[in-house]
Amino acid sequence: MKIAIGSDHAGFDLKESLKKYIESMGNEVTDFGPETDARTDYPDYAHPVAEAVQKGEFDLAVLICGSGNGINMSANKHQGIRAALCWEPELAALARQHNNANVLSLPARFIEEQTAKDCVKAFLTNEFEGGRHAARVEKIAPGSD
Ligand SMILES: O=C[C@H](O)[C@H](O)[C@H](O)COP(=O)(O)O
Repeated sequence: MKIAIGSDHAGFDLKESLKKYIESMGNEVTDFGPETDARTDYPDYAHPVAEAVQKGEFDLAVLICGSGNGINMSANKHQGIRAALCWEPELAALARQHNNANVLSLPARFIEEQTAKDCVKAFLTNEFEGGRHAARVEKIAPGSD
């Protein structure tokens, strides 16, 4: 799969680690930055990632900031983006299975590295189940897909 990844300064170290992990799973990863852990603003990275997913350039994306909230809120401003803030693997799996989430948001300051990897694995290896969930997802933002 083609995966986009981005963060702010608080998520930089985890981004670097997850980038390698996602590649090791056989995916192609595009890093939208930042390139260092210098202080920066999460919307500057969330919006380009969300726009690229929206355009269909990527299958899924991972965004990381300190709490996960800022980067998640920014991504969810975009039509067709369903970003899910997750901190344990079962949430990440459900975000795909029930909500057809296309962006995984992670809270770097509140999650262990291994748990973050487990969340990523769950997010990338689970599929939307459709069925009873399909009409509900359509009701989130009618006509946005
Ligand atoms: O939702 C926002 C994120 O948690 C940011 O990573 C956080 O606000 C950055 O805080 P600071 O500028 O104090 O490192």
